[in-house]
Amino acid sequence: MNVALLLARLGPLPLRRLVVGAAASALSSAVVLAVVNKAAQQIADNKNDVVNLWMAALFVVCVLLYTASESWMVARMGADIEEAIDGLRMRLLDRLRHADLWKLERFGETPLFESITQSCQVISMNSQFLALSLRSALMIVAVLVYIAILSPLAFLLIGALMAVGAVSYTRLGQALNERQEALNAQEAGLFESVSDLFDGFKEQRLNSARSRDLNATFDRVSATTTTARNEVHLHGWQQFVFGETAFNMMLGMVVFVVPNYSSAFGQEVVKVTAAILFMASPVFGLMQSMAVMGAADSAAGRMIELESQLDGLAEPGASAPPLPVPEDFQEIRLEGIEFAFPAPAGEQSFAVGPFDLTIRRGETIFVTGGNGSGKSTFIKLLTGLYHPLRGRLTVDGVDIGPGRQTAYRALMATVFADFHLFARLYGMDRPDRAEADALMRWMEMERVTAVEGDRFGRRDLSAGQRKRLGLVAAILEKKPILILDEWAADQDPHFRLKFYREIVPELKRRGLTIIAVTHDDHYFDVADRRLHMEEGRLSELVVPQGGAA
Ligand SMILES: Nc1ncnc2c1ncn2[C@@H]1O[C@H](COP(=O)(O)OP(=O)(O)OP(=O)(O)O)[C@@H](O)[C@H]1O
Repeated sequence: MNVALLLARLGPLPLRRLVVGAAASALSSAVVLAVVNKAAQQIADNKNDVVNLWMAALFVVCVLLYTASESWMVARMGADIEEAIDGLRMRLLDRLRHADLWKLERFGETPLFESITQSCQVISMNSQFLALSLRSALMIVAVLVYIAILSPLAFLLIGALMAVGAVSYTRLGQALNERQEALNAQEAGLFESVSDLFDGFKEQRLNSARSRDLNATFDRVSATTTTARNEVHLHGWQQFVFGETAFNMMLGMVVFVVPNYSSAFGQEVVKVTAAILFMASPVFGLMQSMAVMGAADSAAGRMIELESQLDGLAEPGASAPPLPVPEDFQEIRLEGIEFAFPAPAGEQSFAVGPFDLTIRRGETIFVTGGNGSGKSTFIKLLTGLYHPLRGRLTVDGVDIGPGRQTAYRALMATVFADFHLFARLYGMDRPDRAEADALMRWMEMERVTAVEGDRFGRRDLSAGQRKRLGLVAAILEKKPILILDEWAADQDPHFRLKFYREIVPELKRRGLTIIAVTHDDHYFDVADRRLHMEEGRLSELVVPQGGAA
C-alpha cells in the first residue's frame, strides 16, 4: 500500500493512530449489532416490550464511541496524509532544484509536472478512503467473529464463500488496474496533444492544413481515450456487480444451506441474517473505497518512484561539502574539456571540445559560430551546468571539483537565449531602489514598467523588453562574470547599437568579465577576444579594430 508507505514516512504514530481509530470504530459498531440482537431476543423471549435500560445505555455509549472514533480517525488521517504529501512534494522540489541539467533535459518535464501537481491532488482527495477501508475490513472481521460465536458452521461456510469471493474480486481488480494504467497512458497522450495546440496555437491558426491534421490527431487520441475510459467503467461495474452477487449468495447460504446441516441453527438464524445485513455497509464501503484507493495508491506509487528517479538525476558529487572559490579570481582555465550528446541509434553523436582556453578577469569575449555549432553547449560547460566527460576546469589553478561547483556558479550572472523572467527577483532581498531605477532608464524601460520592491511591475512584455529586464536583473546580481547568450538577437537596431557601443563597454569599465554569444558581426570589434565555434571545435580569431555602427 503506497499511501500507507507515504504515511509511514511521518514515523510510526500516524499509522498507529489509524489502526487504533479504525479498531475502535469497528469494535463499537460490532458491539452495537450484538446489543441490538440481544435486546431483540430478550423482547422476543419475554414476549413483552419492556426495554432493558442497561442494554440501551450500552447501545448509546457504543454509538457515541463509533461516531467519535470515526470522526477523529478521518480528520487525523486527512491531516497526516496532507503532511506526508507536503513532505514528499518538498523533497521532490528539492531534488529537482539540485538536479543535473543534462540529466533533467533527458528525463523530460512532463512526468515531474504531472506528479507534483495532479498526483498530489489525487492522493489528497482520496486518501481518507484508506481509513474507511481499514475500518470496514476490521468491522467485517468483528462481525465474522460475532457470527462464529453464534454458529461455527455458519461462520465456516460464510468465511469460505467470502474468501473465494475476495480472491475473484481481487483478480477482477487487477484487470481493472491494467485498464486504468492503459487509460493513464492514453490521457498522457491527450495531454501532450493539447499542449501542442497551446504551444503552437498561432501556427495552427495560420495554416488550415496543419490545423486539420492536428484535429485529426485529437480525434484519434480522444477516441482511444474514450474507449480506454469505457473499458475502465465497464470493468469497475462488473467488479461491483460481482461483489453484490457474492453478498446475496451469503444471505442465501444462511437461510437455504446452513439449516440443512445444523438443527440448532434455527435459534440463531435471525441473528446471523441480521449480522450479514449489518455487514452490507462495511462490505460495500470496502468495495467502493478499494476502487477509489486504487487511483490514490497508484498516484502515491508514481510519486515514490519519481523520488527515487530524481535521486538518479542528482548532480555528480552533489553531497560533497561546499568549498569556496575566490571572488577576486584572476583567471578561469579550461583544459582538454570535452562533452558529447548521446545520439539515437544510427545517428552520429554531437561532440564538443577539447576546449583549451584561459579567460582572464575583466575580458570581454564574444563567442561566434553558425547554428548548431555548439556555442550554447560551450556556455553550459563554462558555467558548470554541464559536466565534461574529460578535462578540467580551474579558477586560479584551483580545480572546480564537486565541492566548488556552487561557489563557482555564484561568480556568474546569466541571461540565456531561452532565459526565464522570474515572478520575483529571487535571491535579492531588497535591490537598491535608485540603482534599479537607473538601470531601468538605461535599458529604456522606465516608461514600460518599474522594479517594485523585489519584482518587476509587469512581465507581459515583448521578447526584447523581457530580455532587457533579464539584463537589469543580471546586473543587479552584482556578479563578477556576466554571461549573455544571443542577448541582442531580439533588440531593435537602435538598442542593439546602444548595447554594443555603450552598455557592454560601460559594464567592462565597471570591471565585469563578459562572455557573450553573438551573431552580430557589425560589432565584433567591441570584444577583446573572439572565440569561434565550428562543429564543436573552438578557435580564436582576430578581433577587427574600431567600428562606429
Ligand atoms: N539537450 C540536447 N540533447 C541532445 N543534443 C543536443 C542537446 N542540446 C543541443 N544538442 C545538439 O548539440 C548541437 C549544438 O547545439 P547548441 O545549442 O550548442 O548550438 P548553438 O551553436 O548554440 O546553436 P544556435 O546558434 O542555433 O543557438 C546541436 O546540433 C544539437 O543537436
